[in-house]
Amino acid sequence: MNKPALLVLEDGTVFHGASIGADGCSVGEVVFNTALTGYQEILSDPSYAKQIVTLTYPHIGNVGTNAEDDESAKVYASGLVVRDLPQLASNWRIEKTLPQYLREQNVVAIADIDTRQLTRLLRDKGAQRGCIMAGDAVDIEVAKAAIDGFPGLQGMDLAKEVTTARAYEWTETVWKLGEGHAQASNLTKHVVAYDFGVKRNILRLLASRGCRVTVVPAQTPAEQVLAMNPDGVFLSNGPGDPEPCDYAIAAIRAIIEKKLPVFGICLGHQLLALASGAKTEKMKFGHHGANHPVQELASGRVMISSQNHGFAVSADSLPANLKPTYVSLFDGSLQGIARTDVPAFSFQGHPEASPGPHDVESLFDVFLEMMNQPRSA
Ligand SMILES: NC(=O)CC[C@H](N)C(=O)O
Repeated sequence: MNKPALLVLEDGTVFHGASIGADGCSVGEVVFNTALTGYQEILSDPSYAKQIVTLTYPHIGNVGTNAEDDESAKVYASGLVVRDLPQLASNWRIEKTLPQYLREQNVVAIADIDTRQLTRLLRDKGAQRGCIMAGDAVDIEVAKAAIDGFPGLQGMDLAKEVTTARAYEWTETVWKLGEGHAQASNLTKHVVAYDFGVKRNILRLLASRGCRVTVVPAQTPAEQVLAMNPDGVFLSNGPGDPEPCDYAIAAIRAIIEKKLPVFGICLGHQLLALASGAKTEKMKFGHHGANHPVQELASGRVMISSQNHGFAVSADSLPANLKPTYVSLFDGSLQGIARTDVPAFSFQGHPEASPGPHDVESLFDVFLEMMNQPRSA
């Protein structure tokens, strides 16, 4: 018999369910994700720090978890909300069940609640601060007090909290690409990747294209990166609000000035925009899923993308040297930008798609092509 659990929202709504994770109390911004698969990758995506993730797909946990599918060293989400945990978990790669995995990492999770009702509420009112309490001592008033102590994500710099403590080299590739994918001409490219909360599959996709990848902490000054003499600089995804990350914005500005090729994903995209003089804003409930259509403006081509963001670059804030390259077909919001004066571009969604469709993966090849161009003075 599962222990009781509660999900309490800042608007006072209370959901009663069953605990399928650790005992305890955890607060965060409650968001919903519409991906049908990939719960383990979602839970271990550092961009979900301080967020409680509701999965709209009703059966979660059916294939368990395994050591290979983590997108980082641990679960970063503050909690998990699901409709139903199937009684049986079965897969040829299973190592742990989802509840085992959650308990070992001390993550609270609630099942048996109406996630359709919750999702409609979040869609209508916007992402809510909330609290999951699980175990025998659940108490609505304690949960409400915990929510009052959580200020929300706006203004919160989490990149410097989740980043690596020290620089390291990344060498693991993606098996599906194999050796044949690495072009001989690319083998010498050295990419310095800023870790603002990087997902492993991004690093794999760079390494699979023959890049030597050096991952550096979020607060590494530009001079240190430039001293490594890289062929290109990558700006990773990450949690929290991009605006307070002034150290990263300053470093990106200095790197762009040197006309080094720069590619940013998600938080990295927002930081490139801020470094270029654009503005970012908090979205009502954000984009979280693996089925979001985006349109490439140059070709009109529509691609299905993986998404996870709660902030966005304001389309009406772009300076003259920043052009929009992609838009969301769900709400028209900006999904990609490129500098017109220097080789720097970025994408709001997740071309590394882990989980998600691989339609936009070719952006990694665009970055490679940029690094293969002769550098202008
Ligand atoms: N996945 C990400 O990099 C998310 C970026 C940022 N934290 C946002 O929510 O918009």
